[in-house]
Amino acid sequence: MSALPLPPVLSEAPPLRFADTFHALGDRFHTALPAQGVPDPHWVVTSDACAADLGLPPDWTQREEWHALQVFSGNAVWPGMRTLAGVYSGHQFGVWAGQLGDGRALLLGEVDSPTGPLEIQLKGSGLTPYSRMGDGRAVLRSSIREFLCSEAMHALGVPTTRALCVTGSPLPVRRETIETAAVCTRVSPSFIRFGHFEHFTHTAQDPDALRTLADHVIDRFEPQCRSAAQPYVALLETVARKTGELMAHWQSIGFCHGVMNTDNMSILGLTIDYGPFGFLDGFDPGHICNHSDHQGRYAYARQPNAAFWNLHALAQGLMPLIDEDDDALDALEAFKPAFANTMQSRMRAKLGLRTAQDSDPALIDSLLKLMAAERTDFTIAFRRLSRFQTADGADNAPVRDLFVDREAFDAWAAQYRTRLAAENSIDAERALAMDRTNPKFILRNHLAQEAIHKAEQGDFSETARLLKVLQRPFDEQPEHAADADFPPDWAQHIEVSCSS
Ligand SMILES: Nc1ncnc2c1ncn2[C@@H]1O[C@H](COP(=O)(O)OP(=O)(O)OP(=O)(O)O)[C@@H](O)[C@H]1O
Ligand SMILES: [Mg+2]
Repeated sequence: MSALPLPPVLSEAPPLRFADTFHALGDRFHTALPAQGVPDPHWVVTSDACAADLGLPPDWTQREEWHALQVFSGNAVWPGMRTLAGVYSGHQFGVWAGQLGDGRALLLGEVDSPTGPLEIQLKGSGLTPYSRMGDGRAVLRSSIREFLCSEAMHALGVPTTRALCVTGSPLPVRRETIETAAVCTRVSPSFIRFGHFEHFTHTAQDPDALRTLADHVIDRFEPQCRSAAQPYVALLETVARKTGELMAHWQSIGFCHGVMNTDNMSILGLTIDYGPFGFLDGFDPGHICNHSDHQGRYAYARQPNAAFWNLHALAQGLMPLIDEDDDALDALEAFKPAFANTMQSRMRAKLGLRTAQDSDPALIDSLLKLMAAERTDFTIAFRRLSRFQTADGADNAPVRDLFVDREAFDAWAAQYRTRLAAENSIDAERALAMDRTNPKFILRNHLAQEAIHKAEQGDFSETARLLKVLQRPFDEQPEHAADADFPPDWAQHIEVSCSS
């Protein structure tokens, strides 16, 4: 890496209060260095919602004296920002990969925001000591995908890292073809991953640093663990529970992550690293969204198992802090009820059921089996089910006609009708409730692809439009009905490039 001029520290900055807790852990955890930045940056897209959560005023991009465009391209910093790249390790596709780290991400700083502590991180801002064979860059295509999906998932109520903005640059970046560079600014209470803990146990073999890191996570994010008999066991149990809940969120909206390596698993149970992700179109439990996942390790239906496997890797990483293997194993068990209970309650909500009955799992299962047999569109089917009418002889054609085997659907619908009657369900009330849980709009690959196609020609209007639609995924938005329609035939053939 050649020596780079330090980016200027700007004299004027928005009134953000920067904290220093991760930086203060010391240089066993990170390398302080500036971003490489990009030439001639331009705005691609910004999220007003994320900016507001961070405490930025609404005109944050227009205040010329703040030079926000330069800051979020890695070309300047605001006072109080301390840029650094963190070190972590991890298991990739079940195999120990050794040291990894922020190879193209850079922490700008931690903000004490109105919504709590939030870190700001650039992705694609150039080489770091952890770049290995990579170029430290991200391309426009992958940055738009990460940006849109982060904000879409947040609006869907799924725990996730957020995205503040994407900036673009004419800087060429070599992938399968020559593309252009972009920087995606992400926002999260923390970007600490399972792999951070694995790093200090298996790579650095530094139990003191491991304890410091665990204490940092407990003190800043999970203080209730401190009063437990064994705080580190309590931390593991908390992560297991949150990860179980996260998996239920993913499964219930048909989200496939694609790269569930332990370096992409958040210690706070957030969705992190939007790469070759995809939402289910037709319901296929075996769907693999990552074309380099040849074994289907991270296929849709396997995601909860993959998460549980990853939690075992985390437990191994925490073992130097835990006396008994059995305590760690017991803590991991928290994953199972967290996943099962959240899944059951989310699926009941998707069917508009207010109460719980023993027969519900079978009712849910038989619908999913029917959908799997016909590859019924996951999102459209549940959204249309919101309009299900219980009256005898009611015409439920919008949902019924999604199934070729109408008789099979009718048989299921008869059970559903009986179940709804058992809790005196009222059609109109149920429809309203179901519309708040079954999204109309998700980021289908072809929608992202259209936005990217225009953006690559310098037109960012489709990216901005799509962001606005996805920020209200449960609203009807009839003017954007086409975005909720079946994917066109050509969309089945989109290959999402894994080189991001
Ligand atoms: N273009 C690149 N240059 C340098 N390092 C890279 C590049 N792409 C990936 N890496 C590094 O390879 C490892 C695994 O990559 P992975 O695709 O999971 O992460 P990522 O998408 O770069 O980042 P994140 O997990 O922060 O979203 C990480 O250490 C990552 O920093
Ligand atoms: Mg990653």
